[in-house]
Amino acid sequence: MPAAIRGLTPFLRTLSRPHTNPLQASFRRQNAAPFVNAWRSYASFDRNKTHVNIGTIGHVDHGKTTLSAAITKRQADQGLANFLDYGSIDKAPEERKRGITIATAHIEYQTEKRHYCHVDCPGHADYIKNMITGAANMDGAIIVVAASDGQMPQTREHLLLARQVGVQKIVVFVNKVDAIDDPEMLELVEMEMRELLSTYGFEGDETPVIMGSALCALENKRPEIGETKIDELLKAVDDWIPDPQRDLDKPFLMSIEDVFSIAGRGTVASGRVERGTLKREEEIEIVGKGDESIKTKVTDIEIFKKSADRAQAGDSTGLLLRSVRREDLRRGMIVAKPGSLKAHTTFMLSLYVLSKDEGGRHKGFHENYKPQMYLRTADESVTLTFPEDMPREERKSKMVMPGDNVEMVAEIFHPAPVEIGQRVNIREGGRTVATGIVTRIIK
Ligand SMILES: Nc1nc2c(ncn2[C@@H]2O[C@H](COP(=O)(O)OP(=O)(O)OP(=O)(O)O)[C@@H](O)[C@H]2O)c(=O)[nH]1
Ligand SMILES: [Mg+2]
Repeated sequence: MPAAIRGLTPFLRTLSRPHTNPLQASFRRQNAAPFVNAWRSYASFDRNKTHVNIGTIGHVDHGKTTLSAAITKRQADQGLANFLDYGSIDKAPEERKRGITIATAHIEYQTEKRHYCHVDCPGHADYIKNMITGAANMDGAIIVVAASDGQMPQTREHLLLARQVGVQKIVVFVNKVDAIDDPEMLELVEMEMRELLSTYGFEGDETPVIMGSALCALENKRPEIGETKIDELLKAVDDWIPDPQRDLDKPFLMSIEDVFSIAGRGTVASGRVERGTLKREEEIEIVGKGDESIKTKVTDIEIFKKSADRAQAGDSTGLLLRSVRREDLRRGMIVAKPGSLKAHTTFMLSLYVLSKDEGGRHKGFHENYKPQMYLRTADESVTLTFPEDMPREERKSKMVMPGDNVEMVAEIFHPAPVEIGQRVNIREGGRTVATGIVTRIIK
């Protein structure tokens, strides 16, 4: 546990900017424009294949972007993608100048079996935040490791972070095989990768490891290590990364990340659907932060830059809402099936309090501590106390220290939809002080 938490430090640090959750903020920047453009194109989103979110992670310069381009090339040959060359993935001027990925790029392609949204992540240590944003939505990942270097610091860090944000399955692509003459070297890289996967809780022995050259595939050279290996890789991705289990049958729920208006059409709320399914023209209820709820209809839905007839768990989507003013909506409100949400004020949390080295507090705190709590996309003032069964004397004197694991009762002023198993972040004065999980609802 401590090692895992230590590895999370860069991530947790990024959380400590006031009033922004980096995952959401950067998601927002990247995604607002496509929503607006979507309704201009009037294309419709086709859902006849299972949709899976994946992407490339791994150390800087190991070949993630080259591999991403090579995949689109190979799939384009079969009519399953539009070919994106290297320069249209790393397209920002600074990316081109420095020859590294900075922002994540979203790439769409298909196999015979599935439809993929692929996020090409940056490997450079300075852009870990963007990597986490990308990985947070992945159902599985391809970790790219250059045979010429073997595993490097961000190979390890990315694996750990992927684990922390909930990625369950990994496929390994050992790249730059064209530059290696010694087969023993390749065996060693594979063995070390399997060990590393096991260290971070992935199934190291069973994980598919494909060895090839993304550059050869991209440049139509040596097909036995080029395009053949891209086919093998995608086969492994199709087979090893399971169909994501989405909560499609539960009542619809989306926490609003951003709100904007589209001239002539109305107000759009965007976010990632947590569960359930929503059809166009369906009734919904918008519940938020103690305000009265708004009942309305969804008049249009946008996914992957196209208009869609439904949104479902796992989709990043924009919902066009009937007769709702932009000012009526705020980030943190929840769009849900009418009557499906129960709001609560008091619940038990199992907390990990960050140490000083992890960017947390330097000193401990007592009962009745009042920081901010981040729930889904909302933030609320919270009062933390010890569980009632703790003797009075002990409650008074007990101090929670940085680095502790502790059970505490959280009480918020405005009732909010809270559920067992939900993750929360606790922050104070612009820094993350604790992370936790809801273990019991009290009131
Ligand atoms: N020899 C060889 N070079 C490769 C191969 N794949 C990629 N490269 C080269 O490695 C360098 C880095 O490739 P990128 O695809 O930009 O690496 P990256 O992992 O996306 O890098 P960041 O996104 O900045 O972390 C480029 O010069 C590529 O041409 C390969 O299979 N063989
Ligand atoms: Mg790259």
